[in-house]
Amino acid sequence: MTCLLGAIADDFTGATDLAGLLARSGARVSLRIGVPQAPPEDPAPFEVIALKIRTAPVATAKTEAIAALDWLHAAGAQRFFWKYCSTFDSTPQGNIGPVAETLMDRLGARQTVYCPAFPENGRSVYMGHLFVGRTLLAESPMRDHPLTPMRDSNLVRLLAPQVTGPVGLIDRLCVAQGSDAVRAELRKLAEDGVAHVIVDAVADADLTTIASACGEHALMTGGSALAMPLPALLRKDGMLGDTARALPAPDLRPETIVLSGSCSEMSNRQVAAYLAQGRPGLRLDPLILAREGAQSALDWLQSQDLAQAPLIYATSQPDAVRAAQAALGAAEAGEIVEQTLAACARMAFEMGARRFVVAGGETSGAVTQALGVTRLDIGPEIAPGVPWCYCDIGGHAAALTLKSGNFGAETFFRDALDQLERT
Ligand SMILES: Nc1ncnc2c1ncn2[C@@H]1O[C@H](COP(=O)(O)OP(=O)(O)O)[C@@H](O)[C@H]1O
Ligand SMILES: O=C(O)[C@@H](O)C(=O)COP(=O)(O)O
Repeated sequence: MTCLLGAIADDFTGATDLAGLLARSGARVSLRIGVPQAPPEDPAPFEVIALKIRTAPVATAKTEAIAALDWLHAAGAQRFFWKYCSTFDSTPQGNIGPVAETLMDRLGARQTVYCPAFPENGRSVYMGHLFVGRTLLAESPMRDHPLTPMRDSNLVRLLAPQVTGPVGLIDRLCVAQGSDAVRAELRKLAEDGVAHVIVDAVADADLTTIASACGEHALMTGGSALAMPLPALLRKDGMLGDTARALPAPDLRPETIVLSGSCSEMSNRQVAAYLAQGRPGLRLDPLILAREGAQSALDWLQSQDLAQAPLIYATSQPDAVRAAQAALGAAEAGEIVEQTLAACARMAFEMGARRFVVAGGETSGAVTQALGVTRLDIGPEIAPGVPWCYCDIGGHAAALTLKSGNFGAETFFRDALDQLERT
């Protein structure tokens, strides 16, 4: 089988989100952690490479994205997808725009679209403005994100400083007219030299319209939901068979660890709900970690019964995050927490944990890397955009779920454990 679509995700939760939505089609989806060392062998029709480049220096992000593109090309992909966050998480420098431009250069692509909409999770784009539910992005809790605070909701304005050349907009009025209208507008913009086009979408049907209109584009960029219509479109074109997907759940021991480094409003609620059930929990304080190191957290973990699925979390309210950042710097505070949670994951594995529930994109990157995971198979979805993933850790079957900070119901941690019991 050759690869039909090669996708590059800027973080690990985003990658499992994308892989999970593609897997809904029944097609085989393979998720690689980082660019594989070995050349492609028996590629899946949908290959997703997870990178940890959302907040990396621009040059690093570009280099890693190009390496991923080259691997996907070697796997046979002719079409590519650059996946970033449905809340357009980025800094004024990037990395959404710079990576898109680099990939376009490599592919000789004249134009690409940008659409982070994910209607099922309440993200919609209207007149170029990104909404989280009924709230504009910059008025949502994303304005307090520890690493990528989003203080503008206008995607044209957000993308403009990240790319060279003008940024265009195809608004909902055009999208509502169907894919021919969108295709015609894209052509018109291309003739005017507009290479970067934000496209509105408020419902899944809009995403199908956009994906159909971009059939000739070598590169599409967006949130996971924009890729969701692609398997059906490829099937319609006779390029993808009716592959039945039967992925048996591994037989896993009950030992579980729950790790949360996300400070989103939803993760705060999920942590509170889990603790309210009487589950054992340890709160990490970055200021204490900076002074004293991670040993006391590891000692606490060592004393736990992993069958009780204990929780270790740095999840905090915006005031506490600001205080830690003021004392340590935002990057340093984040790094200390990520490395501590990664060390806890490693120790939990050594204590017998084979089920890992992780909240937070950067956090998931650090934990997955610490566990030495290189490939994930996609299992059942716990919540929209959050599947269980199966993998091998040091020769042992294991299950991991990597939850985007904002995703999942308040009961997510419990939902995840229940879901695994049912499979
Ligand atoms: N109490 C805290 N103070 C400062 N930074 C924190 C704290 N807790 C977690 N962090 C950092 O905040 C970042 C959260 O990002 P991430 O894991 O991607 O979550 P999300 O999915 O919500 O974006 C991580 O780098 C994490 O280490
Ligand atoms: O698109 C999304 O919202 C997610 O797939 C995603 O990228 C989540 O990132 P984090 O919130 O940093 O986990």
